[in-house]
Amino acid sequence: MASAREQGVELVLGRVDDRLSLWAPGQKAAPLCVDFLGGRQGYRLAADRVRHERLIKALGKVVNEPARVCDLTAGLGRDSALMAQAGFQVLMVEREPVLHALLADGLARAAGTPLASHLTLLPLADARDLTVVLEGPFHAVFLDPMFPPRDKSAAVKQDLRWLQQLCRYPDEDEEQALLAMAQSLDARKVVVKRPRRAPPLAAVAASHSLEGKTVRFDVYTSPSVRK
Ligand SMILES: C[S@@+](CC[C@H](N)C(=O)[O-])C[C@H]1O[C@@H](n2cnc3c(N)ncnc32)[C@H](O)[C@@H]1O
Repeated sequence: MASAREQGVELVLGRVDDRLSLWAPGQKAAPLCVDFLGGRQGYRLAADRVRHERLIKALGKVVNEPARVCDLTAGLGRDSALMAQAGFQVLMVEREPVLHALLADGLARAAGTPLASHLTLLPLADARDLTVVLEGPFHAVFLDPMFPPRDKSAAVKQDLRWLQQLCRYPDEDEEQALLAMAQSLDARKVVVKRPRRAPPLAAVAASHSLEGKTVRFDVYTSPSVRK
């Protein structure tokens, strides 16, 4: 039988060391899986480090509402894990079936840990269809939609390259719909992760931003968002 590569299959989903993983046949890059318990992201999750993460600072303090966050673009669950480790109950939404399967597998392997008890993955769905399902109140809604790299020649990290193969970039209408949906939920704020120099999501200016070396967190507190 011809290999996946010979058949023109660019990425393969399968089990490696009992982890659901994604890899490119014939390439040296290590298979990609969701590992909530360690892996490359492990050190960022250390309890004393996580509060220094810009994302956690952008979420700010919880006042009276429950410490719940809704991550509408869960991807590989890395930002969700940071928020969970910071003490938030995180509801994850993902629409891409391969990424959803990787997340579900990562969560199953982490079952019984304090981190996993803070993470809930909703069934595969497009966030824009979930207004009725996502009942607040939430402290925040988090968005990290795909954004095309500015410099096409720049060395993009392997994980991101595979993500780019699986997920499409949102057009302006989709960006608008996603932001509007996020702002319609019962939450104190909407936090949007963007590359540092990218325009704001759907060209809507944020209330304020927290800038890092490569990424920026735009925070929206609008009249439609609960004060
Ligand atoms: C840049 S990745 C997010 C990475 C994520 N923050 C992490 O830490 O791994 C964007 C993800 O959002 C998902 N996505 C984009 N629009 C969506 C929508 N309307 N509903 C659900 N998922 C969506 C994409 O499928 C993709 O997995």
